[in-house]
Amino acid sequence: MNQDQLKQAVARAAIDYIAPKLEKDSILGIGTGSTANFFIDMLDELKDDFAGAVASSDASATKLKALGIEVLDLNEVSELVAYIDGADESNAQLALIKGGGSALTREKIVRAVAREFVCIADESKWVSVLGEFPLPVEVIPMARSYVARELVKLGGDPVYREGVVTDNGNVILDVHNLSIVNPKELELQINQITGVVANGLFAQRGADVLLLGRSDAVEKLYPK
Ligand SMILES: O=C(CO)[C@H](O)[C@H](O)COP(=O)(O)O
Repeated sequence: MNQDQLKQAVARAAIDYIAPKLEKDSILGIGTGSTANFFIDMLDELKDDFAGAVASSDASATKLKALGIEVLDLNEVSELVAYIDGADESNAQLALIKGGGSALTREKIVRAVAREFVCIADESKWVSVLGEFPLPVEVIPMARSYVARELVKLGGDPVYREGVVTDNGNVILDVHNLSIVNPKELELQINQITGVVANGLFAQRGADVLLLGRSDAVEKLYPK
C-alpha cells in the first residue's frame, strides 16, 4: 500500500470508530491536512447521523460545507463528541507533533474542547522520540526574531516558514534539531516565550486513541 492508501485506510477506520458514538445532536471537531481530507470525504456517508462540525481551518470548513455539513462557530458549542485529525509525529504515549499544515493553534483549541481526540496517521508518523519533524511554533509577527532567539536557547534551530500566514494572521517558525525527550515540559517552556501563540507539541493533552495505518492492518493504539 502506498501512503495515500494508508491514509484512506485510517480514515475508513475512523469512520467505523466514530459512527456508533454519534447522536443526532453531536458536534464533531474536524482537523486539517491530507489524512483529515480523506476522513472528510468519507464523512459524507454519516452526515445525517450528527448535527454539525467545527473545523480547525478555513480549508476544512470549506470542504465540510461543500458536503452539506453544517459548520459551527466553536463559541456556539459547549462540547465536541470527538476531534478527528492527523499528525506529523506520534510517540508511544500518543504525544504528537502537529502543525505541518499551519493549523496548530486552532487544532489545539478544538482538541481542548473535544471529549476524545482520535488521531489518524500512517506508519511513517510513528517515532520513538519526537523531533525529527521540525516543531511548528505559531508566533505574533512582530515577535518573530525575539522568539527565534529564545528557541535557540532551548537548543533548537528555528526556520521562518516563508510566505505562510496562518488563518489567525500570524507566522510560523519550524524548529529543527530538537530531540524531544520530555515533550510535556518543552510544550510548557515554549508556551512561556512572549509572542508565542501556540506550539505544535500536543503532549499535555495528546491523542486518546491513535489509528495507525500499517501495510497489513490499521492498529488501534492507546497511550502507554
Ligand atoms: O497538523 C496538521 C495540520 O496543521 C496535520 O494534521 C499534519 O500536518 C498531518 O498532515 P497530513 O495528514 O497531510 O500528513
